[in-house]
Amino acid sequence: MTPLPAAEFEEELRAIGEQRYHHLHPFNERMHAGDLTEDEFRGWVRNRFYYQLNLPIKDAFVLTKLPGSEHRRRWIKRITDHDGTDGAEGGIERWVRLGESVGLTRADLHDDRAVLPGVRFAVDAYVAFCRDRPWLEAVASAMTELFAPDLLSRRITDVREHYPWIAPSGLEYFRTRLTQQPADIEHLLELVLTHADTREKQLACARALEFKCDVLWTLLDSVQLAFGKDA
Ligand SMILES: O=C(O)c1cc(C(=O)O)c2c(n1)C(=O)C(=O)c1cc(C(=O)O)[nH]c1-2
Repeated sequence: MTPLPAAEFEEELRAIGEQRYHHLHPFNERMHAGDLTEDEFRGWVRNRFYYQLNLPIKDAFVLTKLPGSEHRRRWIKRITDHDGTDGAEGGIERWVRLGESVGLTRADLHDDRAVLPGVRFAVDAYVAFCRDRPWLEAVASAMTELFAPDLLSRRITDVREHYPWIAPSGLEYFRTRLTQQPADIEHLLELVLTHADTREKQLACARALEFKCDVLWTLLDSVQLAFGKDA
């Protein structure tokens, strides 16, 4: 089938984010409204850590499948952004600092038994998707990042305003992501818009993005269920 022109395909992908990205999740809306208890905030930070730990792992699976060294050279940054390098701290370490700023120790964060079952299922499904599916779909599933910068900017402002008990230094993870994300987004768009050269491939990319929105949504569902005020 003839593919949509790139601009229309991009619109189709962006529409998925507008309808299904986790910025719309009730738990997230409550975070921005200043409505989360300390326990709920900690529960989110604790469980999101499992997602953070798995990002470089899924990116390593994708790396093995990318077409050529030029793309691998650009993609490998995603791994070091999270794992760090000899000289520079990575996102996982910055997330530990976020954890510490909400009262969690490094040991709490790394305690595997504390990961909620729904969070584990969702994150493991994301890693398996990136390991098992064609690289184009695995790359498309990361395109939730297109919608992250707006959310992260709002998160920094609203968390500072509504949760004064969290030290501002804890939010460094999100500030750093705002500087890292533009290059990632550019690469994701370039790969997906160029290589989805049939309508079938475009639809597979759209489904991959929907799947990933469901991963993020399920994470918040699980946290809400376990730590929500009414839990
Ligand atoms: O805090 C967020 O709302 C949020 C969302 C997402 C996302 O949309 O998947 C990512 C991140 N943060 C993030 O920090 C990050 O490094 C990241 C990598 C990826 C990915 O799928 O490769 N998503 C995200």
